[in-house]
Amino acid sequence: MQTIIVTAAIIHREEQILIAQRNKDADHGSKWEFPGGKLRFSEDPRLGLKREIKEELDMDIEVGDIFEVVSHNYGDRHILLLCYTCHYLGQSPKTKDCQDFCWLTPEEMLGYEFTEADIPVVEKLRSTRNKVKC
Ligand SMILES: Nc1nc2c([nH]c(=O)n2[C@H]2C[C@H](O)[C@@H](COP(=O)(O)OP(=O)(O)OP(=O)(O)O)O2)c(=O)[nH]1
Repeated sequence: MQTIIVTAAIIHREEQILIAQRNKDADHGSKWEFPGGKLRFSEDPRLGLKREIKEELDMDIEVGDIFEVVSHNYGDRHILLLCYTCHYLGQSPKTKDCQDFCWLTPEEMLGYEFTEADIPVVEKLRSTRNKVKC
């Protein structure tokens, strides 16, 4: 089975975090996720994440420390999801390569259907929300 390295951004704007809805025709179509994407061969993860956020939301971000690493087996593929705490620089996101986006508190994320690999990340955000520095 193939292992894919994926980077994802936990972009903080005060109490809220930006999430994106995957395109309908993508794998895990219409599910919610932390924006990001596959790392290219030999690419630096932080630079890869900045590239993906520009492609997906037409936005620049500052990538900070690693927040969580998730190893998840989807059956046909294994993903290693590198989630970084990111800093919002004030630009409005656009739906360039996603269906929709929204800013939510970790509590509000419970009402959204995330990709399976993201569930422990949402849990960690909920349990650490008062400790995370933005
Ligand atoms: N970006 C992102 N992908 C995630 C998350 N959780 C999760 O399981 N994934 C999975 C879904 C996909 O199988 C894979 C990422 O692929 P992608 O399709 O978003 O990546 P990409 O933009 O580089 O894709 P491509 O169209 O260029 O091939 O990781 C997440 O929080 N963010």
